[in-house]
This record gives sequence, structure tokens and C-alpha cells, in this order.
Amino acid sequence: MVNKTHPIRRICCIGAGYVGGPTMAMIAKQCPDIDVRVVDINEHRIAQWNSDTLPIYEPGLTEIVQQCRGKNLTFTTAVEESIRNADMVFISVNTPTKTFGVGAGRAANLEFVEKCARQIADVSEGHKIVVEKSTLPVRTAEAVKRILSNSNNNATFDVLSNPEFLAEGTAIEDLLDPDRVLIGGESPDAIQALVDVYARWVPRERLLTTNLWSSELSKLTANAFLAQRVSSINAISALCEATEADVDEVAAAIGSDSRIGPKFLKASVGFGGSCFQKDILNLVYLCEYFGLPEVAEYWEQVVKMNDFQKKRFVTRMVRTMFNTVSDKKIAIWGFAFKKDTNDTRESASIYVCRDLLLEKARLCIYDPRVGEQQIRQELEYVFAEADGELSDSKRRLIHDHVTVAVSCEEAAEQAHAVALLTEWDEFAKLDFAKVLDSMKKPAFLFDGRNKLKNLDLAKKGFEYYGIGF
Ligand SMILES: NC(=O)C1=CN([C@@H]2O[C@H](COP(=O)(O)OP(=O)(O)OC[C@H]3O[C@@H](n4cnc5c(N)ncnc54)[C@H](O)[C@@H]3O)[C@@H](O)[C@H]2O)C=CC1
Ligand SMILES: O=C(O)[C@H]1O[C@H](OP(=O)(O)OP(=O)(O)OC[C@H]2O[C@@H](n3ccc(=O)[nH]c3=O)[C@H](O)[C@@H]2O)[C@H](O)[C@@H](O)[C@@H]1O
Repeated sequence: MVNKTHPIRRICCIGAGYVGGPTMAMIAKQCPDIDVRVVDINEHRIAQWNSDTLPIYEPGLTEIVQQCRGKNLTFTTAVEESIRNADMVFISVNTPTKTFGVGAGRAANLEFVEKCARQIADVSEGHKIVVEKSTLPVRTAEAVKRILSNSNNNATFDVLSNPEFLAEGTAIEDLLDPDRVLIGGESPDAIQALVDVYARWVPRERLLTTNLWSSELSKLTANAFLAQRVSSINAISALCEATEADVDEVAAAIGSDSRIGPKFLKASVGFGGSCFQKDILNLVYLCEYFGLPEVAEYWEQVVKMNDFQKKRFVTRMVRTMFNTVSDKKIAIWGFAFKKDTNDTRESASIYVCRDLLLEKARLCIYDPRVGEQQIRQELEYVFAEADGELSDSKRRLIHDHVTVAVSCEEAAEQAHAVALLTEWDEFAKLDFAKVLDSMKKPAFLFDGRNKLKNLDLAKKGFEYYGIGF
């Protein structure tokens, strides 16, 4: 159906999530001659993509979607038809950590990727390029190729790996001006076809081409290195608190060494997000699988340090508040895993809230982009048993001890403490005299992002504690 060296005219992306949606919107914007179809089995999500309120919050995304939707960008549940008509099919489905069976808690669950590959094999005709956009364990393309080789209609395929490096909250900036786009593959024609798509707006020298396995492994490695930097500075933050050093000063001092660099050295209550932990655990699993237990242990420490940092934050709160937070009202400012996103997956807030609830604190949670239902779902999920069931006692604990506020001020009203857990800019713009006035005294403020550090809140009457000083 498609000549191997033809330019790409029709793209189908399976998975309308945080990656599929923005990535395809950017391709549609930059390539008006390419018809881009984003498909998903989740009807609700597709309906949201077709509405005025997109399923994900990402600065700049709505404008691009509105510009292209109805022209060369379509969101649809017509999965098979869209695959059949495409020259190039991106697989951008979720690859969560396995929760059952072999590799549970570590390996990536590739069920959804495999289903996509089977569906592509079933419905395709002629020749197609299949692009792995999801983050996958190294050597996954081998399995994808084997599945595709059993096509119903003798279709032929090239498989490429094109991992995505965007960060949430800055997805549009990252897609518009990426440090690099990585394309791994075996067929020079297929690689060139994808290079030609990105070359419409990304300078050629930033389009890196590698073999399949390097590309797959580079994605896991990039996330592992990034997360390692956060865990490293967080480890140092604990030492700073014990020694009167200031972690932000240490970060600035080491970051000005050009070999270290200043980015990703912000100490925090711990990294969150759907990928860092998942991808490192996946790397750990792979290392164990390939008989490299020392390498596995080395990387696992990054996740352990992150867990320690979240626990340490709660322990410090409890100790500071006279060793008990039972029945104390604590305002939680921020539930998303970072600012400028509505994503709460693996957010440090979830774990801080869980541990405070186990101490029987009363939580009043506010996040500018996360609604009550999502907050309650995350808390129910974190308290669920291994079989996914929530016990009555835990349901009651959440029900009786959690309220959700519509503003920071409301959350802080009559609170014994505030815990700032997401670095939303609006938190630094509050009238802190008013906040102080409304709180119980001493008014404790635990800043898990050092967001308010420069506001001299200690001088203004708060008992102010940050990270790493
Ligand atoms: N969230 C992020 O910032 C980044 C994520 N990634 C990777 O990209 C991949 C996707 O991540 P997200 O977009 O965050 O996931 P997501 O969970 O937001 O979206 C995945 C979508 O795929 C759909 N889906 C699953 N199976 C399907 C099937 N058989 N047919 C049609 N639709 C199907 C789901 O319904 C869901 O809407 C993951 O591998 C992730 O590790 C990579 C870079 C950044
Ligand atoms: O594969 C992925 O999913 C993506 O994961 C991260 O992106 P993301 O998780 O969206 O956001 P980051 O900006 O990396 O932040 C991750 C977490 O680390 C925390 N963080 C980050 C940087 C820092 O200095 N300190 C710190 O605590 C953030 O608050 C957040 O909780 C990577 O930055 C992306 O390149 C990658 O594509």
C-alpha cells in the first residue's frame, strides 16, 4: 500500500495520554500536510480531547489542539480503521510497573504494547513503519517485530524506537525545542522517513540516530540519571540539616562546575511522576535478568533514597510538632507531582498524606489543578491491600480525616501546620499575614520545595522549615 521511500502522509498514534496527545498535536501543527489520528480505547478520554476541556493540563497545549483539531488532527476511538489507513503507527500506550506475577513491583507491564502490536499485525496491509514511543525495556523491539511478522494480510513492517523526553508542565516547550530527538532502527529508509517528519522543525544536528537497542536503553538511562541527581541532592539535604550547611548553597556551588551543571539539583520532598520510579525499577529488573545484581543494586538505591526523603519529611513534621500530629489539622498545599500539571501519579504528596493519616492527622488538601475525586482516588489506591481492595478501616480513615479545600487560605484556616508539597507559583504570592492570622499558633510551615524560603516567613511569625537547611 505504501511505497517504502514515500514521505509520510498519515500517522496513527495509539494512546491519547500525556505523551500521545501533546506529541501528536505538535506533529500536526508542524506538518500540516500529514493527517494525524490519535486513537484510544478510553472513550471518555477521547471525548475530552474533542471538548474544550482537554484531559490533561499542559501550558500551550489547548491553543495547538484548537488550531489543528478538525483539520489534520483527529482524536478518535476508531482504532482499527486509523491503523489500517496509516503509513506510520506510533505506540504510545502506558507501560506501568507490573503488579502481579513474575517481576511484580519491578518489571514493566508490556501487556498493552503487545496488544497494540497484535492489533497492528491483524489489521495492516502493505507496508508500515511502527514506532515505539512508549518507554520500553531494551530488546522489546525484538518481541514487537516477532508479533508483527505474523501479520494476517502479509503486511510488512519496519520497527523504530523513538522514545519521548518531554517533561510534564513544559511538554510544549520541550516538543517545540527538544535537546534531541532519538530515533533507533535498522532500516535506513524507515529512519529517514521519521527524521523527515521531525526535521520540519527540529535542527538536523539534534536528530540522533542509533541502533534499536541503544535507543531503547537510552530512555531508561536518561530517566535513571535525572532521578539519580534528585536523589543525590536530597541525600545531601539530610546531611545539610544535620550540619547547618544549606543545600541550595551547596547545589549552586557544585552546579557552577560545568562538568556537573546547574539543572536538576533542586532538593525536594522527593521526586514523583509516572516514570522515574517505574523506569528505574524496570532498569533494576533488567540488570537482574541479565545477571548483573551489583548494577541492579546501585540503581535501586536511587528509589530507596527517594522513599527515605518522603518519610524523613513526615518524621521531621511529627517531631517538630511535639511528637504528635494526631487530631491536628494540617493544610496540604499541592497534590500534583510538580507544578503546571494535573498529573498526580506517584506524587510525593500521596505518600506524605498517607503517612500523616497513619499518624491520625486531619488533612485539608488544596491543589489548583487537581480535583477532589482524583485526590480521594489516589489516597484510596495507596491504602489498598495487595488485592486492590480497600479495607473498611482505611476507607473510614480517609473519609473522616480528609477534606479538600478550594484555596490555600481555606486549607490553612485553623490549621496547626501547612505542608507545601508542590511548587505552584501561586503559593508564593499569598498574603502570609492573613494566613498566619487564621492558623493556630505556633503556626508551623513545612516547605517541601523551598518555595517560600526567600520570604522570611520565620521573621513574619511562622515556624518555618524547608528542605536541607
Ligand atoms: N507522562 C510522561 O511525561 C512521559 C511518559 N513517557 C512514556 O510514554 C508512555 C505513555 O505514557 P503516558 O502518555 O503518560 O500514559 P497515559 O496512561 O497517560 O496514556 C496511555 C493511553 O494509552 C491508552 N491505551 C492503552 N492500551 C491501548 C490500546 N490497546 N489501544 C488504544 N489505546 C490504549 C490508554 O487508554 C491511555 O489513555 C509510557 O511508556 C511512559 O513511560 C515518556 C515520556 C514522558
Ligand atoms: O519519561 C518521563 O516520563 C519524563 O520524566 C521526567 O519528566 P517529568 O517526570 O514529567 O518531570 P521532571 O521535571 O523530570 O520532574 C520529575 C520529579 O522530580 C522532581 N524534581 C525535579 C528536578 C529537581 O531538581 N528536583 C526535583 O525534586 C519534580 O518535582 C518531580 O516530582 C523527565 O524529566 C523527562 O525527560 C521524561 O521524558
